[in-house]
Amino acid sequence: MTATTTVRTAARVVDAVKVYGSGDTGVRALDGVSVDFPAGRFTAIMGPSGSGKSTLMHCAAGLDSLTSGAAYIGGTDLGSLDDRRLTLLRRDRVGFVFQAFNLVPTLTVAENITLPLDLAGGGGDREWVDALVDVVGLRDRLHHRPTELSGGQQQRVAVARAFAGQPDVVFADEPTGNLDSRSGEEVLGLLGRAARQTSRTVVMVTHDPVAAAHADEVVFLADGRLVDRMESPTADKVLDRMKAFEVTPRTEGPS
Ligand SMILES: Nc1ncnc2c1ncn2[C@@H]1O[C@H](COP(=O)(O)OP(=O)(O)OP(=O)(O)O)[C@@H](O)[C@H]1O
Repeated sequence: MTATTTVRTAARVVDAVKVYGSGDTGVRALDGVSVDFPAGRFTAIMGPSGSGKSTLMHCAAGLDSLTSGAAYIGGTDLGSLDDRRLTLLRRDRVGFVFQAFNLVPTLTVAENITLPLDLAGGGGDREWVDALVDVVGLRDRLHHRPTELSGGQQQRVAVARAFAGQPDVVFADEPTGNLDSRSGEEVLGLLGRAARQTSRTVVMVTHDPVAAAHADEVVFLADGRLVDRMESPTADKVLDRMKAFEVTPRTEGPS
């Protein structure tokens, strides 16, 4: 008997074009990108500044709309949803981790983690949340406020919050941008562990090769296009690939 494995796709964009503005001043931030983010994997999006990383993440997550092409979470075409259904999809099926943590200062750690579940009006799966508290190592901080925590601890709360609703996919935008390298390493290790231990999908935007090396795969953007993918990345291999972008000859500017 032949074993066949079907790789499920948690999120994908097809022929994605995003133009900001119009006419002469229009910026083509995404220029026909097709990429899939396989379920249960940790994928990093890398590329030079202005290459379209954040735009890709925002469009794939339903935070922004495409000019043309399509974005899917699971089998759902985001372009087919009205604003209300899109908001519900983001709440119920997508988790977010941002550079700025975005915790609610008046709530405890425990309340911050369960906030998405409480906003959704249901209790969610309390056993899942309880297990997450151990994954992120915050059991002894549950009744503290965010201001009583270090930056790394605050980001760990944000990671737990992002996974609390058992989302199809967690999007992280420069999650270590505000952290020192040690706390950053902890949060990246945690994102990887949370993805693998819970079989969830993580998509992370980063400009840092060391951060990208924590992912299972790196996709590279340049000038709004997908230019490469790398399995089992190391920081050195990612850095080498990024250096190739820097030596790309430019057609404008002083010679
Ligand atoms: N709201 C906007 N209005 C106009 N142009 C925008 C807007 N957002 C992004 N852009 C432009 O789109 C292009 C891609 O931007 P994007 O932020 O996606 O790149 P990035 O790779 O995430 O960059 P960085 O690493 O610097 O954050 C850039 O040229 C940027 O100036």
